[in-house]
Amino acid sequence: MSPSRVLVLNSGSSSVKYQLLDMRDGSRPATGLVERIGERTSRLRHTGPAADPREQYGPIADHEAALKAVAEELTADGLGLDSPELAAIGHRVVHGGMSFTEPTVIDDAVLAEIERLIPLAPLHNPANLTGIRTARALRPDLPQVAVFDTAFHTTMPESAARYAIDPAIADRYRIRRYGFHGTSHAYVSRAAARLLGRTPQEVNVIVLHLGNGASASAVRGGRCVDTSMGLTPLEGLVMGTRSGDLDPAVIFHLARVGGMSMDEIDTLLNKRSGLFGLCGDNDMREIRRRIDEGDEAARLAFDVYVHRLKKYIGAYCAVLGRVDAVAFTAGVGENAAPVRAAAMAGLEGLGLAVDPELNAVRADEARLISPAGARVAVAVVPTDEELEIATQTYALVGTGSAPVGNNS
Ligand SMILES: Nc1ncnc2c1ncn2[C@@H]1O[C@H](COP(=O)(O)OP(=O)(O)O)[C@@H](O)[C@H]1O
Ligand SMILES: CC(=O)OP(=O)(O)O
Ligand SMILES: [Mg+2]
Repeated sequence: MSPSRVLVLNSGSSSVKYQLLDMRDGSRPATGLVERIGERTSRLRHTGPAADPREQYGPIADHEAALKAVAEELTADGLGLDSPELAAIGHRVVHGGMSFTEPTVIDDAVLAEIERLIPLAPLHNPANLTGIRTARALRPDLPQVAVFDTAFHTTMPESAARYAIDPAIADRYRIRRYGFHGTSHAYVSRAAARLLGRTPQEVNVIVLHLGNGASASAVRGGRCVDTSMGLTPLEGLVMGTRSGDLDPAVIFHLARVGGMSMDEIDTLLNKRSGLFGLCGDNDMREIRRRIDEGDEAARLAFDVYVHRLKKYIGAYCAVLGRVDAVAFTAGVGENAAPVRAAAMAGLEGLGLAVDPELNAVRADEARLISPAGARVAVAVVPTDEELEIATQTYALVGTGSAPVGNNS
């Protein structure tokens, strides 16, 4: 039988998530996560065929070391990269610019283009490249596929993708709104349509991907028409550590009056802002716990987060004209019922409401949380970026006919 397994690598700025998926039977023989790469307190958690996960603590210096540790864990379970059952490796690549609108088999030219895009995603693309290079060195003969966060958003009309600046300057520096988390927005918008018993072409969906990074998208008939992230993943919603939207003059002010360097401002807005900047915590669980204890800073952080979210929901109702579903997804969207309730509060005029009992249900499946008979369906739809990446990767190489990139 031809090989049927795909290893998916999702390298973030300080983490690597991985899953081994069998595309023939839908099983996931191994899944895992390396966190806090580059710190002394790194952690690797691997779940293989054995019931209990294995954990490893101690410093993992960089992404290369993390991927080698992942390869060793897989090998220990007899699922190593040398396995003949492996059909391909699928990589999440965050920034594909306008060059990549589809999943792409990686060769040297593709690698060079991902590298050229580093200035547009300095936290993410270098980690993605390390993942690709390390995997190629371990299995040079295996097809590797890049699945881009930006790809789903390349259908945005110019009116949504353009910033209102001189087009000559914008084009020279490739400045436009690209959008991210596209794999998740695509998967969740389709799953929301399925939940309604309709095809993606028949429905208009607002997807709210609320993880550590967070973004909203407006999807009309299966195609993205607007999204909240822009040139980089900094624009839009309030996130775990990113500010999201602010007046660009804040940056001039911090530089001119505050005497801060560009690098300092970059770090402030990307790593020390958002929920963390407002209250010192970026985890919604901790923020809810503090609110329950009467903590004012945590309350303010929550309120700012929800206010921004509401503004985007209202904006995307206007962009779409008719909305069939609003889908909450990712860590916060799937788990934080208070965020969903607060984001929908007072939006009855837009046909949006949440049933408190349905909202309180905890489940792993896609489910409706709007009251029976509501004009717009409100849903919780678990995302599965790894499955989507594996599916796209396998579709491209699973027949064995796709060219393997030249390896140098
Ligand atoms: N049970 C929960 N209740 C509230 N928030 C949660 C819960 N579980 C996870 N989260 C939130 O989800 C975030 C992580 O989301 P996730 O989608 O895994 O992010 P990423 O992929 O960006 O790392 C956490 O930082 C936390 O804020
Ligand atoms: C693009 C982006 O924000 O990704 P993440 O949520 O994984 O940080
Ligand atoms: Mg994520």
